[in-house]
Amino acid sequence: MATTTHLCGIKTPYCFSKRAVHSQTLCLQQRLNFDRLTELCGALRVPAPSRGRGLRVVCDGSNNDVLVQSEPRSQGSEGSSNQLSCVMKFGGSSVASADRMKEVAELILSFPKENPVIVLSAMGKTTNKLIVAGEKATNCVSNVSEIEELSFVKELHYRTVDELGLDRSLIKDHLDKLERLLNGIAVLKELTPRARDYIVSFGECMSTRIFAAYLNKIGVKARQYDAFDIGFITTDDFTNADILEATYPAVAKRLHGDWISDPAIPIVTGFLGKGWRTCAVTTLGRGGSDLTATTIGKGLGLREIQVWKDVDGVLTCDPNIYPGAEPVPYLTFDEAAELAYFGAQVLHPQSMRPAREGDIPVRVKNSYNPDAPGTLITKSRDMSKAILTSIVLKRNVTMLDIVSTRMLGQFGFLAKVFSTFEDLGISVDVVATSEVSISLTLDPSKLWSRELIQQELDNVVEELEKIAKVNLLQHRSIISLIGNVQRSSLILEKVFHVLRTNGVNVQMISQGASKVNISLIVNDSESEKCVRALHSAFFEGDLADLVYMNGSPPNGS
Ligand SMILES: Nc1ncnc2c1ncn2[C@@H]1O[C@H](COP(=O)(O)OP(=O)(O)O)[C@@H](O)[C@H]1O
Ligand SMILES: N[C@@H](CC(=O)OP(=O)(O)O)C(=O)O
Repeated sequence: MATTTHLCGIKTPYCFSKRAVHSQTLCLQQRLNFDRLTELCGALRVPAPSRGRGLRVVCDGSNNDVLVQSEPRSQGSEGSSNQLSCVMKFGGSSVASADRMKEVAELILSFPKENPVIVLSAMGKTTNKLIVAGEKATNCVSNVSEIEELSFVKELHYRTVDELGLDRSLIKDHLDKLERLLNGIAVLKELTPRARDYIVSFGECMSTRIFAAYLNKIGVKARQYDAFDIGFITTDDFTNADILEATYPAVAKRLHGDWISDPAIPIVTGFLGKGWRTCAVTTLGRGGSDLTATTIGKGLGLREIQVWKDVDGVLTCDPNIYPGAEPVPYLTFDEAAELAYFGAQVLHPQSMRPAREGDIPVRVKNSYNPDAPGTLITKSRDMSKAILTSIVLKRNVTMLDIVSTRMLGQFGFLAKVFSTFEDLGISVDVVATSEVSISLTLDPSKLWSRELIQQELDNVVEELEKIAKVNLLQHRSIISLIGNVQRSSLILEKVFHVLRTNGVNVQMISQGASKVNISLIVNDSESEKCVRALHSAFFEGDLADLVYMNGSPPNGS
């Protein structure tokens, strides 16, 4: 007998089976309006099924209980048989070894009615190793074959190929070329961003070749694609390139065309593109395979984008800071984008843009625990009862306090300050202003090498000192509270209570225009403690009842 959860705050006579909703399957008695179902699932903090899955429920006439029962997938309930239906992206942790690749293959095959496009990252920590190998090559005195990271990458890939029963020739050319490239860098003693991107591209190029070959070996027709060869056109901002509009029709045409003429599961390299001027290989910023997946989803107008990770979805905070973080069942694109932008490693900062533009739902799932419902990200959700969704920490942020010397009016002052940042190509994250002063934080991702940091900061300060007194504060953290900013008074009341109790002084506070984010700036040294304290206050303490009033508490019924 399924347990039922009584809903509070929902005007309905229904009770709902939480376990049954998790199963997201069919039952053939009474149709429930999809929006109503979505609302009820929201109340239970479990993801609703996708529109079009025809989910039905049984009503118990005696007490109006509603029960959703399991039923096997029926023909045609998902993905039509002759169209590409969804994207499944698997991150480095999901394809870290031969065994993981086998499990991923099994996982894909457990959705026989789907015709997915598969996007893969490099195996495990390959990207990190390749970056270090490139850096070490610049200081290499003897042969690069002695670079430990290169040996690691070679050994990992050859071992994987062997364990999957594939031919080493599949990746030999890539590994030989990689070594020649590192030798070239050792001669030049310079690693340009362009060369760095080319080096790291070998990770995705090899993982996709191995995986496609494995699928073919087990009798599943698959075709490997390098993103830079199928229309992923980007800016030439090496290490952090942006996808250009021309990508969508080009990628759709190529993948769809090939699928129609000769159906085979497309296995596409994540993270990579081709610079539109240089025609060189570019990368989309760390974690950029998420963006590859959402770009393909939008380009092909697919039903759903799935990003498979090593966690049960987007969590209430970084599990490395607080292991008790809970999965967040629902997010809007705005919430997810804000969360990613402000540092939640789980999603690439730009990845929500194509999904939002194409209005394609994104599911964040755990490849190590596929039965967990994960997080469903959509255009809107019922925010009426939502308070706080997730807490995000961005460390090592630089903060500037800029006070006008009153040579300019307020209008001219703000304009001058922001044009200085534009001229120097520096992004600003969080801003708070008064009539004659501005406090702001600078985006650390734009300051990626140490020399550049100091030089750029010196330039900023020098420029701004022409019109203002400038105070530069380093080693700060941004704590972003993602949630319903319409309830900001309640959130702030609790936040300040928690921070005062913990003796933490907030140095700046800002409420985003997006209405989903309140940002606090604190010292780096206090930030993790703050996140833990806030997490326990919002998700485990008295307020948890309010935070969870949109549904049942995580472990209660
Ligand atoms: N709020 C959060 N929710 C979930 N995971 C988070 C969060 N913040 C940080 N993480 C970290 O992000 C990791 C998943 O992202 P990532 O490593 O990019 O996945 P993948 O490589 O599989 O695409 C998790 O293992 C977790 O440690
Ligand atoms: N391999 C790239 C791209 C990527 O998206 O990786 P992951 O999905 O493992 O975060 C990186 O490490 O940045």
